[in-house]
Amino acid sequence: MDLSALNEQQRAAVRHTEGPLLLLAGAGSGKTRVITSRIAFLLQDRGVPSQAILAVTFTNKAAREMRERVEGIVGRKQAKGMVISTFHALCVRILKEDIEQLGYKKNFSIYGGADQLRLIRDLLQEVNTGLRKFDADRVLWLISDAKNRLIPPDRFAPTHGDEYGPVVATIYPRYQRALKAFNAVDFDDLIMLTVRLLQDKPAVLEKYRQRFRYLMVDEYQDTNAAQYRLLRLLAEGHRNLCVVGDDDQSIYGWRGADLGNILDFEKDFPGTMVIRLEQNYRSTGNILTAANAVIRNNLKRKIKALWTADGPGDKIDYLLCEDDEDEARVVVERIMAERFKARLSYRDFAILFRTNVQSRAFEEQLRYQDVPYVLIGGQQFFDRKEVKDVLAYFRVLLNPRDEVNLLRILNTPKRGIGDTSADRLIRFSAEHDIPLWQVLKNPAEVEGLGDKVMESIATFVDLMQNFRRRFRVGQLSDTGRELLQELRFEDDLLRTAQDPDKARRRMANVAEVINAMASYEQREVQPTLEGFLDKVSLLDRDEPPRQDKDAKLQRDAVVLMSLHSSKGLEFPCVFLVGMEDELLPHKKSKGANSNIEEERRLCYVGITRAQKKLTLLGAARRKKFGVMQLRSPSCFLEEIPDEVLHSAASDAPTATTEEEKDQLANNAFADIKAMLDF
Ligand SMILES: Nc1ncnc2c1ncn2[C@@H]1O[C@H](COP(=O)(O)OP(=O)(O)OP(=O)(O)O)[C@@H](O)[C@H]1O
Ligand SMILES: [Mg+2]
Repeated sequence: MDLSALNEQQRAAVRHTEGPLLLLAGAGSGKTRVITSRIAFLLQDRGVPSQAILAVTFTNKAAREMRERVEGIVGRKQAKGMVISTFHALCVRILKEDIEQLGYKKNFSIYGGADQLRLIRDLLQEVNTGLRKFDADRVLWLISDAKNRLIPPDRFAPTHGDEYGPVVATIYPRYQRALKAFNAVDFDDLIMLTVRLLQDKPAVLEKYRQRFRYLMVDEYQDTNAAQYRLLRLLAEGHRNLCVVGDDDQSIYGWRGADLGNILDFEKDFPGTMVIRLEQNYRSTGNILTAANAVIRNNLKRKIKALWTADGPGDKIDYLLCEDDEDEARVVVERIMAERFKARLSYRDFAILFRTNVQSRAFEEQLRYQDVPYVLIGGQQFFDRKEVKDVLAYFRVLLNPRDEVNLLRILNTPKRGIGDTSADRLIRFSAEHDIPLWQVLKNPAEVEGLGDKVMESIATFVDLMQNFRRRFRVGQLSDTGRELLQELRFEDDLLRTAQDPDKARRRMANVAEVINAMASYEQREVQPTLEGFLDKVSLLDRDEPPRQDKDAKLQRDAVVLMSLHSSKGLEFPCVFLVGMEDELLPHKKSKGANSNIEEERRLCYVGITRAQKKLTLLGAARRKKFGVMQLRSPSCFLEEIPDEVLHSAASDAPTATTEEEKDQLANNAFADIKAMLDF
């Protein structure tokens, strides 16, 4: 095979086919390219049968791309039979063959979040009788965390973690038994059960060691304890394990990924050949200088410096925008201008953000300007449960006959109108052909409702009638905010979310609905609740049909995604937005369990996605719950040397106060009027 398209170190990595190999290299240095070339080399030059090759990577998209690249070199026929997949897909493959040895049947189901939660909730009912109520999400999260650490149900210590220790110690074994009774496994089981299978059944282990004789792992820095154990089991016989990663891009610490796995590889596999790649083929000099300068500030890392044979290229722009809407406007305007100027496609542009809520302003602006886009990962903003719940209130306030939404909010947030009561109400409404809302207004005739339930219904009806009035007279966003306060929406989110982070994200999403309302209010001459909901519905209707993440990338559209999902990808033009303190670095990274280094790695991942042009943006003010808050620039900006950075205020008119904004708008309106008069 012709290896001339590779540099010397890359070639060395490709040729070192026997024994452990650690390829530790920075972003864009061709790690993934080495893996694909190595597979082709094994097939073509070493005569290894394709069935003996196993490559594991982080996403389905990466796996597919890897396969295509190999096929491109050796042809489809020769590539057939090799296994290139994610950890989870690999485990499904193994379990489908051998799970019977663990007492499950081969046609097992795989449970995702909603099914898991339902099960946990049922099990919790027995425990949740006393004064203390336990939150199912949190219990599930702790079980998942235990599974990622390979702690089986019978070894979960009640003293583990916080006050939830004892309840998880009770629920976890029951949960696992129930899953087994349903012949089901959950996502974390896929890995944990495969490890158990390989550990407990030597014959099975031997079979896979014989079959997969060459193992390769991309994005190795993000493997967790269970995944690492799996790799070691598979590789320990022949030790033909090649792992490829970048400790500077380890960004899944919060999900149990263990940076120690990469830092200790040489210890775990004595005699490891270590190869470093330092030439970057992706980005221009200035982008690389910035990336190097930022990551240099992390203490816990293996020192490496990237260089490029490419010229310095454009400077990195940093734009300080007036607020989040200004930020979105500037980005979209730049995309439109740059696309023509540089003859690029929409898909050459990526907008990367730290938190998913940031996407809303960009989505709105892109739609407004008719620019096609795809939002990768995360649900579309208005599809998120908590957002739908809030909108459901607004919809029912507007139209009490909207029974789908009425049922959605009847017991959300929980107010003691359980499923049985809801069933009774629905049945009565159907039998007597009375709209559900009318039944709620007069529930006395419905049989079997307890006093407490009746009371809850009355309170709910009062609240709704009260707010219907208030929305007619009051300011939209203020009234919306008051409604959420009255409902104790925040308390409910805190109570029901899996972990504090999730709760915070949901709260931010809810706040974002109110923000959207506030900006609608500012734009509209006669803002009404109905007008707002219409706007939102129109957005919904234009939503691209749900497709899987990979199909989405193929269309010609601007790509919006979180920094986390951008790993391994590259784009000619990258906008890294929200370069603000408390956003990047995220505020949760401060304080007690500070993890500023993981935030810096995220920033590094973002910077190194850019090939030609990197633009950093931040806002001086950002709306939270419709109220403007002052923001300060990200500390990472200071780490980028001045010679590669070009800072400017955004070119949009800078109105500071709402009054000034009104003034500007009036001026513009006066101009148009003058034109028309003329
Ligand atoms: N020797 C080479 N000559 C020319 N181009 C190369 C070479 N090696 C890699 N490239 C190109 O550089 C870019 C980055 O390569 P690749 O995606 O393999 O890097 P990586 O190290 O996996 O990056 P990341 O850390 O972001 O996953 C790709 O476009 C790849 O085709
Ligand atoms: Mg890669």
